[in-house]
Amino acid sequence: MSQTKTVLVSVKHLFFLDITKKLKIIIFKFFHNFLSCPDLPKQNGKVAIVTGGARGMGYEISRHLASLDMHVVIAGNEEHEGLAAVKKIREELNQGKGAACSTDFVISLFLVEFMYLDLASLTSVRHFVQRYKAKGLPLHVLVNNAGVMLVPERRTEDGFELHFGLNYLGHFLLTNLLLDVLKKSGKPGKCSRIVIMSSATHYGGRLTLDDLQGRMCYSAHGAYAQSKLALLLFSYHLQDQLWVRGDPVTVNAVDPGMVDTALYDNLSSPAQLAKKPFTKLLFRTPAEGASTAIYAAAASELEGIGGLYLYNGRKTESSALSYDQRLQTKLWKESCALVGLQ
Ligand SMILES: NC(=O)c1ccc[n+]([C@@H]2O[C@H](COP(=O)([O-])OP(=O)(O)OC[C@H]3O[C@@H](n4cnc5c(N)ncnc54)[C@H](O)[C@@H]3O)[C@@H](O)[C@H]2O)c1
Repeated sequence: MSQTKTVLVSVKHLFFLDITKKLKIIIFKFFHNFLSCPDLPKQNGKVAIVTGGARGMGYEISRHLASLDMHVVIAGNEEHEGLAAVKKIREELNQGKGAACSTDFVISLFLVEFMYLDLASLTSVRHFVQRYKAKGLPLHVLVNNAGVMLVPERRTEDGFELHFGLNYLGHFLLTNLLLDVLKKSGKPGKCSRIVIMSSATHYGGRLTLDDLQGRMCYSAHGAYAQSKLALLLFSYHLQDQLWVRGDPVTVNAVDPGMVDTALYDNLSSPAQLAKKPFTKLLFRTPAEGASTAIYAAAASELEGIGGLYLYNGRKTESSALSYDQRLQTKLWKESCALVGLQ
């Protein structure tokens, strides 16, 4: 009797495993159909900054761009992690090239570097830009990737709500201060590119202009969604301004999908437990999640194309609110005032 039971249990187990496998294939085939980048052209002589490039998707973006021979600056607030990421990427690149040729070795040593940047501090953003400009490097790609999610109510050094201050305002100032270098580095037919990491959570986002800092009613989820909506409003408005002036810079926003990274560390313990069994099935790996941002940064077919919201490597509609030009202008003006830009 017990033997029959055991056999039945293992058959059931096998059957279940099989279904899980099949399900995974179906889900990945139909919904996750942009899990790896197509072949991208080499980017010799180009320079990229990737914020939060030390781990998660930022690391994968940095690694991939460096493998295309781009000089990559990982900009982040965790120096130890940043330097470790630089070392890992350099080792991988040198191994890939076999370090057979001594000049290859020397070039790849300089392909990736770390620079300190705390996006939760406007002073740090200004210092970063000063140090970057002092290097005299051009800038062809800026990937605004860094972010935090679901952090309990907290303020940045300058007193802004953390999600709004770090995810959005820090990147708003960084981008504006780097615009002159981006414009100078691009030319018609070879535009510089700004890639902005948004999220599907923006669809539920509201922008309360009277209470951007969430002082009246705070919700960590609402604050994250607001910051990702603000990034979209910013990216569309910036692209319009650049086009009006004929500047050779494009701006595209990206939704990477659900990706298994440290971003979820602030989930409550029950939510972490509930997420665990579905992670492998429903979440992308950081490399898979990074693929649309890498595509936006380097694909030839996106040359000169901006103002898009990309998901799974394709143009998608973002929320109706994100296209509201009056709201975009109001947010832009308010943001300039908040960060002290003319
Ligand atoms: N993981 C997902 O499911 C998902 C979904 C949609 C959008 N995103 C967005 O993708 C981006 C990358 O997130 P991830 O999932 O790789 O998470 P992650 O936590 O692995 O990476 C976040 C990065 O931001 C950096 N960062 C945090 N605070 C910073 C600060 N003050 N100054 C500078 N850098 C700072 C971290 O050091 C880290 O490198 C984020 O903007 C996130 O909102 C993620």
